Amino acid sequence: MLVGPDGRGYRISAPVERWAFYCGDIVSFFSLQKTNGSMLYSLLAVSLVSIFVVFVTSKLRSRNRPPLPPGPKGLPLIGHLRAIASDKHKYWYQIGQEYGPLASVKVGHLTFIIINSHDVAHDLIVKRFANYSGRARTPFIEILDESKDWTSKFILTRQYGPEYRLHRRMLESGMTAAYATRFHGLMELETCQLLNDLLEDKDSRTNGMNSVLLFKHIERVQTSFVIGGTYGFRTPHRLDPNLTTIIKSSHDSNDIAVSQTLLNFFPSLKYLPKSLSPYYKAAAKVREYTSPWVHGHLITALERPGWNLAKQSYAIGMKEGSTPREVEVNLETNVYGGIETSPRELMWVVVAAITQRDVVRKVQAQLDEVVGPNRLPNFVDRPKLTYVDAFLREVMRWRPIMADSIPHRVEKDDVYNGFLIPANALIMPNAWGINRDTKYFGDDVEEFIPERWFTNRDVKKGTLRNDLPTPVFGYGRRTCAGKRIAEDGMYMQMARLLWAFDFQEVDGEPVDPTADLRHTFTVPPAPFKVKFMPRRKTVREVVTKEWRACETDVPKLLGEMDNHFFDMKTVD
Ligand code: HEM
Repeated sequence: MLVGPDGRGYRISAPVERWAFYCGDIVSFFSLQKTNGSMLYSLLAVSLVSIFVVFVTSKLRSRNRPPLPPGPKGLPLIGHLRAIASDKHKYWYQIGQEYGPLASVKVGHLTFIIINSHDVAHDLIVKRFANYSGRARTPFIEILDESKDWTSKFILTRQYGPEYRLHRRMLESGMTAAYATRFHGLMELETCQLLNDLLEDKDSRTNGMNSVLLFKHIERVQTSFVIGGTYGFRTPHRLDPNLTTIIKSSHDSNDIAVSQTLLNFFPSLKYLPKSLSPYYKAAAKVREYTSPWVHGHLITALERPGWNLAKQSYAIGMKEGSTPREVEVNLETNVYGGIETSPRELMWVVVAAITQRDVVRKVQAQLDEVVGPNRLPNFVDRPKLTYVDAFLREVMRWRPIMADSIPHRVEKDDVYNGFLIPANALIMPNAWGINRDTKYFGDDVEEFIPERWFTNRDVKKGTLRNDLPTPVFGYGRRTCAGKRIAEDGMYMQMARLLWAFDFQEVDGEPVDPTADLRHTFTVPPAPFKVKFMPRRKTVREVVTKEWRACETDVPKLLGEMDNHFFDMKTVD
């Protein structure tokens, strides 16, 4: 029994709810088959009856229920397709301005609950986590990881429950604050190489570097330290086959999974005969080059000396009833999580470094004061480089790479502030909108002001604020498992890039900080060009000296294995 805005109790029939949820699917499934003659007529009849049933049940249902949160109406059955366009994060923000911080839209048979306020996201996803931590069903990932309906093994798409919690802990235990520091040596090594590689590209000082090439440099850095910490080896060259295969697997799995809109909306398409199914063919193609490394890197990681995340995950998994295959897939998703996100956010850091000149001067002044000209910044300097961290946080607020976050699925009907949040609705804590929540960030939300991350906006006397929302990493139990690794890695890359270079526009090719381009879950900047100008004559000398002195032995950088994690328990 739920309580509606009028204070009355409402009963909701779960079987009717579920039936209506799948009816749209049945309709589309039949309408997509290649048919002829009388078969076609029977299917048309089934479709029409189903449409009618959906219509009547939804009318009956809505009579006895509290209302959905307000929102724009769409076409009958199809719903409001504008709400899933590539710039949806901006459109959802507009919806928030018009309908309030909790809004809803229908697309096909799915209900999207759009949240543009930190308080609402916190009330629902954090406080009521047990009901708000499911995931949308992703049939393509089920095909890819060879799992049954609703039982994907990818951590990102696993349904919430004891198995999810175990697999989450297998990763998280090695990426918490205590363990994330094990990645620091690798981060320092890879960013030192980054500076060296950029300095060797003389053309980037005269004609500028295309952001596509810059992205490949940064992606190498990120991939190398994520797989370094995970499996215990590094990938120093952009064309290293280990690196290119992992990056290709990551891009392809994401691209294909996200582009299967039809399959995701109508999961019954999963049951097309395998020989005819484009989905099975696409999945088999990706698996062909993905499975060998996913399996092989785990095996070699277990044999390597010292600590690595794979060993730790495997030890916990084997002790608590997981299987080697599940451990492999769990690690694979984590690697993808690390590759697909931070490098793209760093491209926004570069756009900010080009377009926010006055702010960059303040970052560089602090770097010069704390670090000076004769060495590179490192992790030990971080407590004093507060403006560097504030700059990074402001980039993630201003241009969040996960602009609309990853949807959470509601398990059971719920009511919030008098509005129905129906079972199976997809909850969207819209990072773009929450980052513009004036209650937390003030009225100047469109401006780039790192000072807002200090108490009283005072860089000298204030301290860095940890009480402001960071929705780019999501909410609740499913918040980004690699947040700490992401923040540390981006800090190191950003601090060193800004210590070494002035980022300049190429003549006649201005960089537009509002130009973006959706890429699956992420919204990186549109392509641009940038010149890297060393800030001093001695930059080259310092980088070469530090680069030569770098420790490159990965097990040494990661440290010894310890047994502390065996004592940790899954938290409910
Ligand atoms: C700028 C960098 C990053 C951003 C913005 C980001 C953002 C996100 C978001 C929004 C989610 C979904 C949260 C939710 O559902 O509430 C997520 C999940 C996840 N992220 Fe990240 N991420 C980043 C970097 C990383 C890194 C470096 C790793 C690992 C090395 C990682 C691993 C994961 C994993 C494993 C999940 C799945 C969590 C789950 O469903 O339980 N992420 N991330």
